[in-house]
Amino acid sequence: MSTTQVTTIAPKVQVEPLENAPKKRIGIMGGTFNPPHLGHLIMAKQVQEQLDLDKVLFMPDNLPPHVDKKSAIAPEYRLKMVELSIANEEKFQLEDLEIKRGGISYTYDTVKELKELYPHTDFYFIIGGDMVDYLPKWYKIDELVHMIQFVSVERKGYEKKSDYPLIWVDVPRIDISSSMIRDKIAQQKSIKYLVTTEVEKYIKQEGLYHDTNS
Ligand SMILES: Nc1ncnc2c1ncn2[C@@H]1O[C@H](COP(=O)(O)OP(=O)(O)OP(=O)(O)O)[C@@H](O)[C@H]1O
Ligand SMILES: O=C(O)c1ccc[n+]([C@@H]2O[C@H](COP(=O)([O-])O)[C@@H](O)[C@H]2O)c1
Repeated sequence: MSTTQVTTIAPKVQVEPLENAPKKRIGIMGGTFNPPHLGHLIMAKQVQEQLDLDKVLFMPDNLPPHVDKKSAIAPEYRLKMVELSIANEEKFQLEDLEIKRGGISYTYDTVKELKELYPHTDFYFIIGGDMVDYLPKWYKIDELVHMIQFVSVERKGYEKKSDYPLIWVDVPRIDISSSMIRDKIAQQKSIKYLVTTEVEKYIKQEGLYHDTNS
């Protein structure tokens, strides 16, 4: 009759506590993406590389907090276009938590959720130079500036200054905007090279933005 012997092997490698490990560095590229364009992709890639970020989360908002941006097309279309735009970049990742949460997408609420999803992480929230003047009006901004690091890239027509702590990253200035693309489609002009080929095809296939009020 055989007897089973149980041997306990002491671990050879000492596991370091999490707080001693280097923190992850995650960029957040929040936007309405109505539609996403090459300006978004270029700025996110430049910031990711120059700040050595592990990845950048592309996060379409559900209802943007600006009053004048509430008429964006349905979130499902914007989510799909962002997914198509970032498919070929391994450091970019789609984050749909604002759309899943619904309601107005306040960044403060989002960052609280992200901090639970990604512990031991420093967050870098990427904004265009046009958003900088508007920062004082953001929901709970005085708390938010202690929770994340804002990073900005220059945008044509906007000054490079801020009352809040901000890292400015030099990026080739790309004068493309979602509103420019919507206008071009409404006027039946080409959007080739302003968005990715996949997004251009998707917009055609779904007949998006042809109505001048969209
Ligand atoms: N060409 C660009 N250069 C620098 N920042 C940009 C550029 N396009 C967008 N951004 C920034 O990207 C973020 C998301 O932008 P958003 O999705 O609202 O696109 P948009 O082109 O600004 O849209 P719209 O023309 O509808 O206002 C914002 O912080 C915005 O400032
Ligand atoms: O939280 C706020 O008060 C707030 C005010 C304005 C903009 N934001 C966020 O900034 C990002 C860019 O906004 P937008 O409208 O230019 O696409 C997007 O993620 C918004 O949710 C957030």
